[in-house]
Amino acid sequence: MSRKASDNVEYTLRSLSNLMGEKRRRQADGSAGSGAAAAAGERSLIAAESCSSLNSAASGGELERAARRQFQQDETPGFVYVVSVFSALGGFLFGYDTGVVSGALLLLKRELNLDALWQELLVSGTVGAAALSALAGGVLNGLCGRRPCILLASGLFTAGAGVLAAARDKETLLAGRVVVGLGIGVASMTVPVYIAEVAPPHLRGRLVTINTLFITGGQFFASVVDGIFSYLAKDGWRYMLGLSAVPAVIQFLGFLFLPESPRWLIQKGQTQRARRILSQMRGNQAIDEEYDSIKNNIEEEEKEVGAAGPVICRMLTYPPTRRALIVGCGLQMFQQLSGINTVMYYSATILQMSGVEDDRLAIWLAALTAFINFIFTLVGVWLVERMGRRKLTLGSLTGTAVALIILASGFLLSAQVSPRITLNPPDPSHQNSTCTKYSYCNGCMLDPDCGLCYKLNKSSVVESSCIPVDKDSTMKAAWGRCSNETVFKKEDLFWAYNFCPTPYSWTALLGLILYLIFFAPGMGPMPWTVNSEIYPLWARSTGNACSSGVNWVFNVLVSLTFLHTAEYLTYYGAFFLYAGFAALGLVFIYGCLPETKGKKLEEIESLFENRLCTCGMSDSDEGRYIEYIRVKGSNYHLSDNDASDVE
Ligand SMILES: O[C@H]1[C@H](O)[C@@H](O)[C@H](O)[C@@H](O)[C@H]1O
Repeated sequence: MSRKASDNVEYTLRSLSNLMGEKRRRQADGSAGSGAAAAAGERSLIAAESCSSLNSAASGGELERAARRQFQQDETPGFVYVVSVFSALGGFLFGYDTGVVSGALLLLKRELNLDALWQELLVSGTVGAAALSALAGGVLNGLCGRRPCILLASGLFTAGAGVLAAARDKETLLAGRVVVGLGIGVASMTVPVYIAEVAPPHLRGRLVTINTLFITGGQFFASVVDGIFSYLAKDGWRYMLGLSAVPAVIQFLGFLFLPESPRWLIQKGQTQRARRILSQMRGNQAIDEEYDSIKNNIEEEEKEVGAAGPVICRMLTYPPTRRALIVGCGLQMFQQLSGINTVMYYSATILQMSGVEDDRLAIWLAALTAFINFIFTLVGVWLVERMGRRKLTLGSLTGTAVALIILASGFLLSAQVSPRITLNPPDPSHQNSTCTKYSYCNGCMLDPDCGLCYKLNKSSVVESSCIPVDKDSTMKAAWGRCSNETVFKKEDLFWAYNFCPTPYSWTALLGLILYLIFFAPGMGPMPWTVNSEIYPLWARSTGNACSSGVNWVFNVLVSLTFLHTAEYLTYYGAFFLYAGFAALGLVFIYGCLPETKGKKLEEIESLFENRLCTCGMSDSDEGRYIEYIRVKGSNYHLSDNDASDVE
């Protein structure tokens, strides 16, 4: 142990599971014949450690608690928070740029005459570019470091915002959206890794989760901006799309002065710089131990895995990293397969089903949905270091699955009482439309070309007809009684596009709210947080690139297939399907996700030493207890990886 020597008394915190891990390794190294002796040795060691723990608890409990408090206060200088917040601006831009487009499209499609294909291109162009650049970001991160990647992402965000705000035609808009997407992809894989690498272990989960808080904050802010600028019929979209340049420039300027990740620097042999940055991040804590542990780990890894061949091949042939990759990608896949982005995207429809007639009100209520997502991500930030990643993810996904079942039941009940279509007025232009073939509102609502025009008698639907929707605005019919908004509202007529008036809408609304309450604290942030910590340093960039790529690919898949899924399976079928995926996700997470709370990044690899479906049970926090051992040194100091400290 190379910690600076000093003469006062120091206590070291050591987890029993670490000691056992060390001994297990030693045991495995020894011959089979010495197994019994080793086991006996281990039993006596455990007993001795338990006793020493009890003794120290009895004699110095208060002292140790004070030491721990003092340690944790000392350990976290404000600089770590500043660095984390500046990086998390990348998350904010990710949320803002993916969220703002729905409101901008409402205005754009009128001003630039965009057809459905172009609208689709402007949305998916960004997400597709994000998927590609997340994958490429792995190589960049490994070669150039985290800081240049964050600078690159904020540069791309700024350039994209400029192009979008100044665009004169749809082609330029698409180019701007692709540039922004490239920024999102790089930011989404780099920021969590960077924060995890600069954070002290006891705060790592919380600080990385702040990045997801910023994502949902960006989505909320985007929905408010959409609401405000939707009143500005001309050029409102320029402000919506261009505003993201402000946080992007702030992040760029900030990162000109912020440091590189010390772990990446050590890996590249820039040890002096790494030490300097590490001591800036750790305040008055001695950093020798952390520094040595990172350095030893890198050397050990190189010995164990070798340094030849592409990282992804080495990851796939080395069982612990292969398992970590499956867990990381699986988490990201199940996050998207639980349907978060369709639930968010269709929240306005769900709210309209619940009787919100006014379009502007629906826009503002959609902002409320984004706000619930944001606030409950904050609950996640609070819970992650209390409950740990595993319990939080399992609890969150269970609630999400139940909420999806309630949401689907709301749509099912509504479909069962779907109003009959009673009128079939002839099309004045004599064009054949599919809308006349539906006998119930349910079929009419699932056809993207049609909407229901009806009157209400008390609460029952009367005089209903299924009519083609206006090509420029889904707020009115293409012809007939519901084709002029101001006129039909005066005549007590209603127009329902994408939904049916139903007495069971409250069930869907309840499902929506419960969904966000459960999803946001766990399934929203944990896939990002866990991925930032489960890979060893040599595999971290590549692991995060792959898992972020999986997140974006499934994001596109789920959003692009939602309408078709709803057409074939109906809305309730689609949400039951997502509930099924969530249930599968639960089994996967229960079996495969180990607890990483409080562990050093360098220790986490050992959690994946067991067979994949047993990783979830290995070395979790349950049954693990903390022990203080008296060692030489200066202050009360936490240390957990060097047996030479023990007196
Ligand atoms: O973690 C985030 C968050 O939950 C967002 O709300 C969602 O839009 C993203 O797809 C997801 O990756």
